[in-house]
Amino acid sequence: MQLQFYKYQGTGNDFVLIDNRLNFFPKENTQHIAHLCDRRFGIGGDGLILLENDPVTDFKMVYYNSDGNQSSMCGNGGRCLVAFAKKLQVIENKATFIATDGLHHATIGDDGLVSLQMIDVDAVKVSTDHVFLNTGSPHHVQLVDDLENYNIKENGAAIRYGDLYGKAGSNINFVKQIDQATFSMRTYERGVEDETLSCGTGATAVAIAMNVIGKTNATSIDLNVEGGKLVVSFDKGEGKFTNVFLKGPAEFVFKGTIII
Ligand SMILES: N[C@H](CCC[C@H](N)C(=O)O)C(=O)O
Repeated sequence: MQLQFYKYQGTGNDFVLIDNRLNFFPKENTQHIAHLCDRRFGIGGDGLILLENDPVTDFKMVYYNSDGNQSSMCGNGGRCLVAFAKKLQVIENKATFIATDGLHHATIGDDGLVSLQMIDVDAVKVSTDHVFLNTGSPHHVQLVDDLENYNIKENGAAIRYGDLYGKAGSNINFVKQIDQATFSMRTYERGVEDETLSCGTGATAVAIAMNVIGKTNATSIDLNVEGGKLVVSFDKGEGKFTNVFLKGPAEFVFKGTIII
């Protein structure tokens, strides 16, 4: 069967996107999804995302990591899916969609940047050398001195597979402060099992974590990721973060067909 796919990337976090409103995609075939994400034998991507019909919202998001397993929320993927929905004329410049962590609202600005509302965050666990929180996906956040030369894959995998996070694991983010409201970060992503050029739920986690531990009082924070720049903003209440938004580019790269 011929499968039409669209390739999108959001600050270098790249995805295979498929219009599955007719529900033909073989979702149970983990190996097949991993094959489509393979950068040599397949299309290539950090993940694969299905756009599906939903009775109440504009569409439903189904997310798979490049290991072929369905996973938790993907912030950059969600932003790319909104841009894809516009290309398919499912929406204009506003979207409400359902994902594994609930309802999301998003807007596409005049500058083409996609702003995605993330879930509220009210459980932030601060330890001596790291912070842990869930922004739709689990994230370990840790400050490091020499971020540029830090071995992300080795050090990220050690924590992800270590005692801290058990079988479920976590995404691992390493951070350096640049100025009062700017941080640079690099992420080891669970389910990709490597460094990705950007992680949307990770950027959201870093911004909130840096505010919680007092590195910044800002509620709009710039995150320099390997693949570009993301902006995270939020309202800070009594130990709760609401109106959390992740904003950045989400760009169409190419489309094609592949035999599945
Ligand atoms: N690898 C993550 C999901 C994708 C997160 C990332 N691509 C993002 O933009 O949020 C996990 O399994 O928890």
